[in-house]
This record gives sequence, structure tokens and C-alpha cells, in this order.
Amino acid sequence: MLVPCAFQLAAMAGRMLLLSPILSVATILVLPFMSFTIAILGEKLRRLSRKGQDSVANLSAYLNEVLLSIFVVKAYVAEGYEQMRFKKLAFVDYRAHLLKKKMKAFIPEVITAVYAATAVVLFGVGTWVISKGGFNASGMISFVTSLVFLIEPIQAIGKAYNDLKQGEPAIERLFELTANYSKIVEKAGAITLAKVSGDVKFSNVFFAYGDCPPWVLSNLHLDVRAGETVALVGPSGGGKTTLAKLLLRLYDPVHGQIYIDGHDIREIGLKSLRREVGIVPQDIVLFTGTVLENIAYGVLPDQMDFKAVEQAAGLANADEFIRKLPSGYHSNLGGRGSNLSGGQRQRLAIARAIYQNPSILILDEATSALDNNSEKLVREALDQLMRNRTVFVIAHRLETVQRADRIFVINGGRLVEEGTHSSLLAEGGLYSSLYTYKAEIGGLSSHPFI
Ligand SMILES: Nc1ncnc2c1ncn2[C@@H]1O[C@H](COP(=O)(O)OP(=O)(O)OP(=O)(O)O)[C@@H](O)[C@H]1O
Repeated sequence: MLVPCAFQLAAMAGRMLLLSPILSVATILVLPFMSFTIAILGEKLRRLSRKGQDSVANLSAYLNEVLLSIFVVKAYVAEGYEQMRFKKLAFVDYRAHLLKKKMKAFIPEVITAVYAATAVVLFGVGTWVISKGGFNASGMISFVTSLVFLIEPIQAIGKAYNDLKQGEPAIERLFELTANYSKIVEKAGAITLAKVSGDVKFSNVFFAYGDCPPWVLSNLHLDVRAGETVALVGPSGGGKTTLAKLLLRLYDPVHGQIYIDGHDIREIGLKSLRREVGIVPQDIVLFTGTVLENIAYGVLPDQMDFKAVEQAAGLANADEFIRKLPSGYHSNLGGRGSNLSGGQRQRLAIARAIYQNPSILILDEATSALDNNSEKLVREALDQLMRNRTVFVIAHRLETVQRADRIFVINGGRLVEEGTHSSLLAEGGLYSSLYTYKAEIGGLSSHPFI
């Protein structure tokens, strides 16, 4: 579009110059004013478009959050409060879009006014030139016709400019999103692990989310043997979950290395690494889709092994309740599995991890208590899952801690104690005081170390 417009503009400007240099100069003097006006309005439109984009994003983020937690809203009788928050955000959105629409309607009016002013100037100068005898009426008509054809491409370019300004915020947001891309990149020539036994070593690891002190993990040395179950315990905020994130390579240490079977994990392909390191998070995440898709999560439909899914569900004590669902394994888990009980959700997550069959497992134990029967089913499922793997348990239950081969006590990002339940109690350090404190407040049987 720009090329034909530029040709038309040049041809008409040339013709006008030939017809009357004085009138052409008068016209040209108006052009910077017109461009300046268009630029200012374009910038205003860009800012309003940005506000519109932000308000839509805020509103949809809000709805996404509140609709998924509607039961909490109802339980806290917070409908009125949420209605007020929604109205506020909706009003901001309404105002932003209204202002944008107003500005879009206003711009052509301003441009028309600028044209009218140009016509008045030309009329005055034209009359003066004709009265001086340097120009006749037919020449004037020809000049005005050329001017009309000159304005046409200017209008088209102005419109394109406004469209660009209006679209700019969307492009800016896209660039902002791409700027947030993970810093974790796979090394060229990264290896694929073949058979993993599951030795894990953290060597002098320092980490901070902002890449500089204060450290979230500092001077961390851990040596975990293949098949060992280690419990990570310690006060809240000590760095246990961060340690697990580093093992999954969601972040890289600022200093130090992490090894799996002697390979620095930065040398391992991300797919291969995350295939071997599985996680059962504390907050179970189920997706809208079938039970089958949720257990074989991430596997393409034509590569799903239905028999293995059934087997995993069986080991996770989930097969029985799945079969009772209306369409068994093909039942849809609406609303992220909100129609399942807490224990059933946990067992599905365990079945997912069993299906993945990782060599190293990170288990962030749930803190929510289940009833005795459900607890027993989940416990048995976990026993199946933890068998023959290296397991890091971010442990909250005394039973898990006691059964671990070793316990690592993490405090303030440092490994402060290491040993078995009895050896650590005998040491009389942080572990022992956490244990005594929890025993005193009566939380011993359920969640001693959160
Ligand atoms: N994404 C993040 N960005 C910045 N700081 C973070 C982030 N995640 C965690 N932290 C901070 O890192 C520190 C360690 O957090 P982490 O979740 O690893 O502790 P934790 O021992 O697992 O705690 P908890 O037992 O309460 O789950 C905390 O001070 C926390 O505020």
C-alpha cells in the first residue's frame, strides 16, 4: 500500500509545483502541522490501546483465579466482595475501551478540521495569486483537483499509521512475554541418558532467584546414592522446594554443580533429564481431559500405552474408583478434577508418576490430612511409587521422616544436619527441637516438619 501511495503523492506534488509554486509552498507549510497533529493523536491512541490491553488481561486473570476458587468465595461468603472487585476491574476495562473508541472517532474529525483549515488558507492565497494575474481559474481547479488526489494517499498513510499505533501495544506485550522465556537452555550436543541408576550429587551449590546474594541455597553439598530415600526437612522457607526445582533444572545454580550418575545436569538434554526426574507436587494439578490423558500426561494419544496406564492406576490404588466413574478411564475430569476427592486426586497424581517411571522422584508430601482409609490407600500407593527409585521427599509426616534412609535438615539454605531419625534426635540439634516442639503442640502424628 505504501508504494502506490508514495507514487501518487510524488506525482500530485510535482504537478502542483508546476501549476503554482506559491500555492504549493502554502500547501506544504500546512503539512508539518498536519503530520504533527497525526503523530500526537497516534501516540495518544497507542497509550489508550495499551490501557485497553492491560485491562482485558487483568480482567481475564481475575476471572481465571476467582472462578476456579468459587467454593472458597462461597465458603467465606465473599460474593459481595468479589462482585465489588469484578465491578472495579470491569469499569476500568469499560473506560479504557470507551476512551479508545472516542479517540478513534475523534481523529477523523480533527483531520477533517485540518483539511478545512488548509482549504481556507489555499482559498485566501489562491484568490490573491489570481488577483495578481499569475494564475487563472482553470489552473486553480486543476491545482485543487491535484490537491484532492494528494490528500488521498496522505489519509491512507495516516490511517495505516494509526492502525500501527493501535496494534503496537499488542506487539509490545508479545515481546514482553518472549523476554520472559526461561534462561534454561539446552546445551548444543546435550546427552540423552540411557540407563540411569539414580546417584544424585549437589556440589558446592549456591543459588538465589535474583542471581546474586542473599542466597536461597548456599554451599550445599548432598550425596545421595541410587535407590536411597532421603527426607528433606526444616523450617518453612529454608530452601527445600528450591532444591527440588534445581534438580529438575527449572533454574540453574549460580555456582556449583548438580550431577546425576556423574553427569552435570547441564550436559543432559532437558527432555531426557525431566524424563528421569519425576515430581509429585504438594498441590496436585489435574487437567481438564480424561483420566487416561491425565495419567499418561504429556504423551501423545497414539503413543499412550493403555495397559501401562491401567497398571499404574492399579499400583496407585486408583483403578477401582476410576472404573466406577461413568466412562471409566475415558471419563472427563471436569474443572481440573474438582469432582474428585482429595485422596483420589493424590492417587491419580501418584499413578501419573508411576506411569512416567522416573529413576529419581521428588515427592512434596501433601499437608492436608485425609481420613484414615484414604490415608492408608495413599500411603500404599506412595510405597509402590517409591520402590526402586532414588527419592527426595519434602516430608511433612513423621512416618515418612522416620522411614527415610537419611534425613537432611535444611535451614536458611544450608544443610545443617544429616542422619537418621534416631541419630538426629540423639544429636539434640535443630531436628530434635523441631520434633520436640511439634510433639508439644500435638501435631506429631500428622505434620511435624512444615
Ligand atoms: N520464585 C521465587 N522467586 C523469588 N523467591 C522465591 C521464589 N520461590 C521461593 N522463593 C524464596 O526462596 C526461599 C526458599 O523457598 P522454598 O520454597 O525453597 O522453601 P521451603 O523450604 O520449600 O519452604 P516450605 O517448607 O514453606 O515450602 C524463601 O525465602 C522464598 O520466599
